[in-house]
Amino acid sequence: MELTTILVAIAVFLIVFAWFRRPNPRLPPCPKSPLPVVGHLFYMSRDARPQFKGFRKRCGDMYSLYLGDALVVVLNGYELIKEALVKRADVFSDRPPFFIDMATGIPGKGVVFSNGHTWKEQRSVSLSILRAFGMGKNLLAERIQEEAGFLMNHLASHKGEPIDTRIMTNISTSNVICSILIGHRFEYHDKDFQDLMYRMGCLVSDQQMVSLVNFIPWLRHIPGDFFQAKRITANVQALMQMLNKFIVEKRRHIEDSNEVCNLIDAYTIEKNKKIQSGMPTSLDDESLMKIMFELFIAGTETTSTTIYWCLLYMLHNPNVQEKVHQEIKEKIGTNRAPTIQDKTQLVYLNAVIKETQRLGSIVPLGVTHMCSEEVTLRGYTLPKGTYILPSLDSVLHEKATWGEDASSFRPERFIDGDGKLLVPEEFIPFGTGRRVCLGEAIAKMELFLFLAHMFQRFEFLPPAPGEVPPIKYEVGGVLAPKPYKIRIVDRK
Ligand code: HEM
Repeated sequence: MELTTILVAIAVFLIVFAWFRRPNPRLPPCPKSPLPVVGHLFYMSRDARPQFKGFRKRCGDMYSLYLGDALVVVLNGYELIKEALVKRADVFSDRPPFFIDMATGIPGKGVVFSNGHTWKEQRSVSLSILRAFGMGKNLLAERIQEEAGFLMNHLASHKGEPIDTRIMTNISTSNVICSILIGHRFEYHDKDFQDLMYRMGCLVSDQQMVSLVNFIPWLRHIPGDFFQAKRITANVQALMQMLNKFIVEKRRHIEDSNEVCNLIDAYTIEKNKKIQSGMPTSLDDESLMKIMFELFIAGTETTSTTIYWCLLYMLHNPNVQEKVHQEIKEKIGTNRAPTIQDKTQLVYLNAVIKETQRLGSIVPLGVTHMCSEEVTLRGYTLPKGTYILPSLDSVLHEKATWGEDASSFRPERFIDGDGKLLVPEEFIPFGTGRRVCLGEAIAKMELFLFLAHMFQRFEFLPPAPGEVPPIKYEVGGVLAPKPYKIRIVDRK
């Protein structure tokens, strides 16, 4: 081809591109002009957090980005997020396609990535099963309590040597989910369990790279594995196989027993009931496997990372740590372990947990939503299929809500003048609207019980006197502190 023909072709392409991507007053503004094919992709830094704050300053609460072909609208501030996810939940509650969902081989099943009727049915069945476990005898609290006991022994065994607690709390939160799903916990050195933990860890840390493939699917075909798409697929497949093995083993068990003691039993019973009644249903074994996979992924790292943040904040605020310990000593004493019934009494600990979740903001951009049809929001017209990023960060760190010291750790902001817990509606670390976190109740129970046990028994100190690890984070599936070490001293 002649050079002139190539130049003309490029010029025509650029003119057509500029025409289609000219500023559209019906859409929220873009912070910069998008490039052909890649859109704003090359403008995005690895840690988009500070960048997104800058975009908000420049464009206001609502702005558009093009990631490849995908139109992504970022929503900032509580009122706007509420307007979309709560008041217009009928249009803003779908999910777009996610690479990790494709990698399971059964996309669109389960809860996190499904839409429409399937999502409604799967979510409501899962939620009612989890609720039933948290009622009466309270299977959930019992299992968390038991796991907290194991964690305490494990932490004590290090005898005050500087250690990184992350893997230990990860094992504990993962074991809680295992107990709920399959009815038993694993020993720390169990080979299957270690494999499960390793693969899950890889999946979480690989999310940052693969997130671009969510918006620009063809990136996964680039030779090599720059975006970790192949590694993710291999880990997802291995995890799904393990979960399927558990289901097959448990199904044999459920045939000779009516006792419902795990999610597999409860889901299978519900599925059989629906099939026998002749009602059309989306409940099937693939969806069960998918839900188990999702609860593992969504339920382990999130809670464990919050504990990791809390300990780091305690190193920076030793007076807060002492106040929490004194409250526990006063209200419960040190002769018995804290229980879930103690929760309402420990106001200061509850405030510390909330402040950790607010400032830590471990899911800063929420989980992506998608418009199920064309919709008008604040005068802009968002086409069907627009990706929506609700910036939880923008709400949890908003000075107008939390005060000028919004970037400081101050649990007292969650306590009113009468010493009662005060939770403003802007406290939304679990999201808001129809897609609000399914595991919120479990996470709250875990955070309370694990931390109450920890602060009752131990004092947490920097690895060496005066060497407090800095508050720095790394970006992955969740926003976590950079690895740090801590000394855990038994108060006994
Ligand atoms: C501190 C811990 C946790 C935090 C901060 C957290 C946060 C979130 C957020 C922000 C969302 C997205 C909401 C949206 O799409 O608007 C979400 C969804 C979800 N979370 Fe959590 N989560 C936590 C723990 C858990 C646990 C323990 C489980 C399960 C046992 C869980 C299961 C889920 C599921 C299944 C969804 C998807 C709900 C749906 O699409 O309908 N999460 N979570």
